[in-house]
Amino acid sequence: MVDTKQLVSAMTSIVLMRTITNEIIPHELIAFLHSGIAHLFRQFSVQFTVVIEEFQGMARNQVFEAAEAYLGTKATILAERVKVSKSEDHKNLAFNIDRDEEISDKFEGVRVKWKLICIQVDSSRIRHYDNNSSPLSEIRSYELTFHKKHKNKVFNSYLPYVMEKAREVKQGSMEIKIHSNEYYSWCNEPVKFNHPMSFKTLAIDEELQRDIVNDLDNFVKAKEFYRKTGKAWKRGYLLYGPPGTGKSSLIASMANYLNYDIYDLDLTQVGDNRCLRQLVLGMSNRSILVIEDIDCTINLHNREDGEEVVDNGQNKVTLSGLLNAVDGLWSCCGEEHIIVFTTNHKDRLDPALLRPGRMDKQIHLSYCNFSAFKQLVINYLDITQHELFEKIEVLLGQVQVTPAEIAEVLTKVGDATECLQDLIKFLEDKKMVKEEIKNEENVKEDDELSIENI
Ligand SMILES: Nc1ncnc2c1ncn2[C@@H]1O[C@H](COP(=O)(O)OP(=O)(O)OP(=O)(O)O)[C@@H](O)[C@H]1O
Ligand SMILES: [Mg+2]
Repeated sequence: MVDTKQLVSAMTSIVLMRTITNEIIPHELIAFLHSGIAHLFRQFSVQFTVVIEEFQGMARNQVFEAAEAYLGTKATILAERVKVSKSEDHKNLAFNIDRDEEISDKFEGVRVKWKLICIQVDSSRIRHYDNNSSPLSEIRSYELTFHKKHKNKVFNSYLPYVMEKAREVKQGSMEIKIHSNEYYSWCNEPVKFNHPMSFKTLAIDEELQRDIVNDLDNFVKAKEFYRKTGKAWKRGYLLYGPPGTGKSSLIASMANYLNYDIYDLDLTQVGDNRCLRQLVLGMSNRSILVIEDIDCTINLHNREDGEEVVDNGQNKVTLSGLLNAVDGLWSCCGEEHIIVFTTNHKDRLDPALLRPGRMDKQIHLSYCNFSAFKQLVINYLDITQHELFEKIEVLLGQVQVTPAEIAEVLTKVGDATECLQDLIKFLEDKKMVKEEIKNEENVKEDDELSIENI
């Protein structure tokens, strides 16, 4: 057995040898020998490693950011140690692997390993800053290691897949913001969009809803299609219908479904066409530009003669300026833009605005039918069946009532039966008024006929 004295003396000799070697052999030679040995090992190794550094010059490396977001989704399941954080702009907690932690991933039969490397540095010597503008004290990078024979697959399929997944993660995790405009720019402080309306609570005809959701799904997935066909990746919707039928509610549902920011454009506040162009250019990707009540906010007729018609004495936005915003050349600068116009009077709009290709989809939101009514009852009364439904279904076929009107009746205090009885009374009153108006009209018509016949 080796006693402690012998061990201490052996260790002292090793340390002494290293010190002497370091002093006698120049640093450069040691570094050369190290890299030579490492090179020799690499020759025999079947592994290949990709280094993904956090910064590329001064800019953050997008592949690093994507890896971070992607690995965040795997970290809680695969890593033994995770870091957790949350910023104000994010809805949920964000997880990430910790330094030197390794996690494995599998893609189409290929096994890969990720490792986060952090190197401490003197923060006065590097010029990278974190989100709070504090100098960073470490340089981070990911190492992605896999078998050499999978190089092509990793570069051509796996890394693009990681980028795409990260995009989806980021898109779903950000808080939605609503932006409003001043003269020519969006207000600096967008407001957190807290509208609770979603396609689960929106009361519109079931089939119409399915159609809209499909349309949105196809739009989001169609990047390649738009690229191939040479079209800008944007889609225009015109929502029209009487007040209180859910046009604004549908916009909120769309934003919540896609997790897109809303840019709520008040045309009466826009200085002129140039300002409008600047506003459209100032929108971020994956966002919805909303122009509500397009027929009232500004008079947009007379495109040919003299272009613009002044609405409030100051407004200089013309119809052609607006059309350019919708599909002119510079409207293509962003990606994944949805443009929504709303109106209560589609017939008052200039046909140029409705030309095919301009508004890709026109959605008519109409009075409440039985399918929409059932959704409202789930929202407000938490029931799916009731003996009074039959009577209400018949009445809904006879009178025009908006979801907003029904929502108001169902919000009153009382149990489900009382609310539905109130609603029946409300619908019957409406029906009576309608019949009275019709009778009056008939009498008037008869009077006019009899005058004509005299
Ligand atoms: N389809 C709907 N589903 C659920 N709730 C609705 C629906 N339509 C209206 N409501 C209720 O009525 C309120 C007003 O509706 P909303 O603002 O969406 O109507 P609108 O069509 O935009 O009206 P306007 O033409 O006056 O702008 C909503 O806040 C919501 O409570
Ligand atoms: Mg509205």
